[in-house]
Amino acid sequence: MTLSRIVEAKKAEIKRMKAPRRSLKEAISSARGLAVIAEIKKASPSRGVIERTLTPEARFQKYVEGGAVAVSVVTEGNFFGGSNETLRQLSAISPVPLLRKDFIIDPLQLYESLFLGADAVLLIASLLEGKKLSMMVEKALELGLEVLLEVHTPDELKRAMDTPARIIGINNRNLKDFSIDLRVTQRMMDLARKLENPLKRKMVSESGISSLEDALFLASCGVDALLVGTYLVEAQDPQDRIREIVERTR
Ligand SMILES: O=P(O)(O)OC[C@@H](O)[C@@H](O)c1c[nH]c2ccccc12
Repeated sequence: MTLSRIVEAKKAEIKRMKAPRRSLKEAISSARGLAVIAEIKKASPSRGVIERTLTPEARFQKYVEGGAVAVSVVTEGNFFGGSNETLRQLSAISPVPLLRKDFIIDPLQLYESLFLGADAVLLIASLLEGKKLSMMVEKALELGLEVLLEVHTPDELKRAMDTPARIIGINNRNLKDFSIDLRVTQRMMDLARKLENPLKRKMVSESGISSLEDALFLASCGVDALLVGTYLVEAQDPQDRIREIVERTR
């Protein structure tokens, strides 16, 4: 046994950790209609337990079947009932990019995300003050992780535009009181186009999407993608809801 054979075997092992697939940015760009990023979570602080029917694997299959371009896996355990293990398992088989959804505040969690097989991570601007925001975005990109950078206020959007993040998420939910307002997306898209013209980043509207009408409204605001959780998790046949959104926004 030579050292080079051991190294070759190790390389193959690392490669097998993750099924081959494209990047989140590519997946959003090549969507037929509005790109749908479908979320897997068992519970949420505002709603309590929401998953009542499917295992994460079964739900995942239905999301892909329905045409979700990517899947968001919430790994936070105490408030959302998520687990790192679910992400690791899905990463081994997923044909679509996986976003790790957690509360990432330390570089150590970026390494952890990589090791769990995430393709992209959610970073929340309001949790990363001052220079820490750019530092974390740069660190993630350096490691080969894509970043969905979440904002909720004009000030956060300005800060986000000063980082190299290529995908920006506009959260319609105010994380302080959990209230939802889809017009946040409308206002922030107007501002985004003023700050960067033409807009070079992919824009995602997140949270509170609970009907086809909501999706159509957000499409009219000019976003590239929707991140949808509860509306899909509540459905036993989420593939139909995804298909409907994709078909009606083509
Ligand atoms: O279930 P909803 O309302 O469709 O939301 C999904 C997703 O946007 C939401 O889980 C989310 C977006 N950003 C967050 C930050 C923390 C916790 C949760 C979130």
